[in-house]
Amino acid sequence: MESAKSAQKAWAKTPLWKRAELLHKAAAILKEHKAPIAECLIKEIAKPAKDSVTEVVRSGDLISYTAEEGVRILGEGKFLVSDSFPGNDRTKYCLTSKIPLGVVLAIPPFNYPVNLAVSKIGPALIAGNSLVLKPPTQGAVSCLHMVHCFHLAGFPKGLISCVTGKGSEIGDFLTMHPGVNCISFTGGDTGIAISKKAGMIPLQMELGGKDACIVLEDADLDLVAANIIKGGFSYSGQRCTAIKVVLVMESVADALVEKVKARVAKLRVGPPENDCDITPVVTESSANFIEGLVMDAKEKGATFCQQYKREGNLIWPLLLDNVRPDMRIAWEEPFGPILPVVRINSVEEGIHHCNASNFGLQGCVFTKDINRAMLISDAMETGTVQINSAPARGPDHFPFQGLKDSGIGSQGITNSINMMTKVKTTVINLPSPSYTMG
Ligand SMILES: NC(=O)C1=CN([C@@H]2O[C@H](COP(=O)(O)OP(=O)(O)OC[C@H]3O[C@@H](n4cnc5c(N)ncnc54)[C@H](OP(=O)(O)O)[C@@H]3O)[C@@H](O)[C@H]2O)C=CC1
Ligand SMILES: O=C(O)[C@H](O)COP(=O)(O)O
Repeated sequence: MESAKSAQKAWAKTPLWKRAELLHKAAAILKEHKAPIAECLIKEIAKPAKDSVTEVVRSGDLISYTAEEGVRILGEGKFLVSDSFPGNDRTKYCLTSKIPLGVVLAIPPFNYPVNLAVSKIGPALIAGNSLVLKPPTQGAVSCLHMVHCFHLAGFPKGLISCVTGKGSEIGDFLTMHPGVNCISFTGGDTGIAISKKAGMIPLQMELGGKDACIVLEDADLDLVAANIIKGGFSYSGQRCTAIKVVLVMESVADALVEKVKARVAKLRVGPPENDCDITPVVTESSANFIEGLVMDAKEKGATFCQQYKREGNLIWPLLLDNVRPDMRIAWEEPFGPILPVVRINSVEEGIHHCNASNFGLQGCVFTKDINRAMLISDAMETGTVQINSAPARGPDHFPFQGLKDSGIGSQGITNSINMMTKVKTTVINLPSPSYTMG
């Protein structure tokens, strides 16, 4: 923390273009090393091979975009004159600029250890902050290699530190440390606890979700089925933005379930090295939790579209039809390859289910009627609504935010840069009013 603090003081005096230059360098080095870092992701978090490479490449692009966006956003300030407010002459010139916060503590989750780390590191650095990264325990080795790329690029010593250790053991020390000036966290309910313990510092929290997919009668069901597979089952459902409940109009439910079933049957289940679609979930306790949700749904009478199958941490994809509100799976986030289908009789019923959740991350609606889609989007209490596509955080420059228990603040490159700065103003007071003449 001490070296982060002193390194930051010098870094804040480094010209913006130089900060951007180093970020571009780090991005290039990261991309050059995509193969070994992806290899770590495969081994540490069982992410399918192709997705692991994509995560690293996407992260390099994110860093470069942050450098470009940062020089523009931070290169501009504001100039205000006093006579725009009633009762004032033009005797005051107000200059505003964005200045760094100090030391940013970044805590990403296991599912995108590299990408969700750089989405915090890039904005923090371009804005003149130093950074302490607490990587997820599963994903820590990938993060160490990623941070090494920043060091190879030539960032000053002490500016970026990576502190490994279990969150349950070192988390409080870091999040309650008086030297921390901002926390950017992505993960589960832990974020709610952190926000209660942290001091009076800016917080960026991206937490869990129960993203609903509302399907209307006029939807293109092949498009919906393809998006349900991509949205519900990619990385075995271990994405905050995964579709976690399908709310489909009864009149098209049979047809949709048949189409999704046919596609589930084609998913390849197995090791990440073979680039299988469904790979083992991250821990045994996650697999046990998922199984608990499945057993609860079984006892309460959900229709199993496939047989439930588990070998260790590997759980076969499962679509549960006729899920009712009394089942845990209707509300809880499995973070696994299990997808519930709730049949609805009106759009209002679907919106009500979506809004009754304590989460409000993203949602999606499928219909050919754009006017209806807009009304539904406005009624859904979520940070983002996707029309005719599955929820997604990317592209990484889009704003990304959750309502209710899904978070505080907004991410995305531009919003993160702004969030990791504060406004400083200098007011020039003139002895008499002065108006610039043309
Ligand atoms: N909204 C979003 O953008 C996203 C949300 N998520 C959500 O995250 C959850 C799954 O991710 P998961 O990694 O298991 O989430 P966790 O909340 O368990 O962990 C997230 C990070 O917090 C750390 N941590 C754990 N305990 C503490 C503590 N007391 N103080 C400080 N840090 C701590 C973890 O470290 P360690 O690994 O050592 O425990 C990890 O680095 C899901 O609920 C998912 O929806 C996931 C991705 C994106
Ligand atoms: O943590 C997550 O699940 C990610 O933020 C999701 O990112 P994606 O929607 O771009 O895959």
